[in-house]
Amino acid sequence: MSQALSQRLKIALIQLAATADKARNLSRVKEHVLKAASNGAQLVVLPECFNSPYSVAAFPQYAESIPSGETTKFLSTLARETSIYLIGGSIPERGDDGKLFNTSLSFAPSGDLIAKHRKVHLFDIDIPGKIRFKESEVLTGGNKITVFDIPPFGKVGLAICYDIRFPELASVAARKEGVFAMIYPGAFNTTTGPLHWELLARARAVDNQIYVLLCSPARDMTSDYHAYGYSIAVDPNANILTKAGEGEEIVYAELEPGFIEQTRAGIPITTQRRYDVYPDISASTKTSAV
Ligand SMILES: NC(=O)CCC(=O)C(=O)O
Repeated sequence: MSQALSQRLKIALIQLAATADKARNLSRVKEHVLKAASNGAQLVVLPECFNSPYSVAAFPQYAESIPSGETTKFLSTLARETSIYLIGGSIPERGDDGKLFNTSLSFAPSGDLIAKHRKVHLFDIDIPGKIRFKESEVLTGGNKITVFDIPPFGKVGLAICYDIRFPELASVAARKEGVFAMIYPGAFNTTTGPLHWELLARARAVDNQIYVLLCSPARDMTSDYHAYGYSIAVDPNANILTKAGEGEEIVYAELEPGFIEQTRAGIPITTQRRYDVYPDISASTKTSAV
């Protein structure tokens, strides 16, 4: 199913320099979101783990309950005060059963919580001499594909960082739900970032002929985890609309009505699929917003 983006949408990606000081992080988020909204952004994206360090040791320390925790309330109020869609990066979540998750919350301009995504694919890698990271030492993976409506623009899909390496999530969201964009708060690093960050953004865009937004923390070489930076927005033809550098900044882009249809009319892969040769995974996969 395909769905036109019904109006031009101005987005902002906030490449925040997240620190170990949660109060400072939240106050910087507020400053940046107010600025982005005053510059006309209608949808603002924060990075993965914007209110804590990105580290296995930090997850239990910073974890909050949802929706009763401080950050949920903070994001809801900020979305309402600025009248924007706020895609709240991710935070460590302590679930009712005590399990920890890497969770992204999205809010409508009314302040209502409209989506909750728990990172499905945990970032467990070991590249000798470069980087070892095992989210699964403390986190549990989510179990759903997240899609939600942002009227009057249409539907978007949301996943977190390492989830981008698994193309099925984006394909199901695009084919089954007709999302016009996939949004990935993410914190790649200085080893895998140069290899795959931009490539994956452009790959998911060209696979599905949709917009793709990736929002990273700023790089901080004094912290244990060296986030890559280079937050990026890509159009359905895999052209780069905007790209940050390594430091703290806000970048903006406009998503255009009709560009998805135009792209698909020119290169009609959406109507040329051969489900007699391979299965349509989107047919049997469930999606939800919360
Ligand atoms: N935070 C993450 O999931 C990092 C993913 C990453 O760096 C990758 O290479 O994939």
